[in-house]
Amino acid sequence: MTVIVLSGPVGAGKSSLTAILSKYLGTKPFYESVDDNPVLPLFYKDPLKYTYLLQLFFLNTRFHSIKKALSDDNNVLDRSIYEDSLFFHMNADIGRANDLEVQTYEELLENMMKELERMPKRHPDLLVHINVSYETMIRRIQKRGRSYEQLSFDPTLEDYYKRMLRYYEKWYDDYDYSPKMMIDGDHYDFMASESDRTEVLDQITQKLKQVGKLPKNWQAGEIARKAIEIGQ
Ligand SMILES: Nc1ncnc2c1ncn2[C@@H]1O[C@H](COP(=O)(O)OP(=O)(O)OP(=O)(O)O)[C@@H](O)[C@H]1O
Repeated sequence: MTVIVLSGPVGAGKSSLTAILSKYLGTKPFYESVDDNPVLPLFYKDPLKYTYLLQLFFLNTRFHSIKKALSDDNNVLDRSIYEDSLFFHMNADIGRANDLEVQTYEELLENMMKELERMPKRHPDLLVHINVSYETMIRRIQKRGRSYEQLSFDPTLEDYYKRMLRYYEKWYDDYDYSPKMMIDGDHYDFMASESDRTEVLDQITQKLKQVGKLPKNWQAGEIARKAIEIGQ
């Protein structure tokens, strides 16, 4: 059983790469709840009021999917639980959560992580991080077009997104729950370009081989070729 998690800031392309990679490897994709998330639009409208609720919502849904993924078959998850704390602390640092909320969140997360220790598999086998610059991030956010994520909706989002990129740099450096690798999301457009897609999938396959986690029986056959041709 091989569990891969994707990581990266808003708009990095995690969901797209999850779709492509899971098709390529013939494994199951797990997506976080975004477009059907009832709290997300409320949060962007009034972050001060909804930060805590949103973070609890994400933590809860993530916990559900992780429990499934870690006891199931081969899987690819489009975001790791380890990033939830990044989002929470980033928002707390700009005054959107009080000390008691921070403490309660920390305790809840610790409790959940202890539960996960009991799973057949405790951590993912590989973290694939998509690194993007601010310019790429904004371009993709615009292209995707969720209204509440646009700078035109709230100009202070520029600072928020730039801060997020800084937090992610440290977060990735510190991450040590599993082997990890970084994809250059500025250089490779795995959504639009077939050759970029081939290159990125090749990099991931090499890394999986290196850590001895390429799913058993997988070979670069017809299914894998189709995933490259079609994309997500
Ligand atoms: N704890 C959290 N975990 C995930 N997303 C969060 C969290 N807190 C806030 N968000 C918000 O949820 C939304 C979804 O995140 P994101 O855009 O990274 O997901 P995605 O659509 O899967 O991304 P990608 O473009 O990389 O596929 C963003 O607007 C983000 O700001």
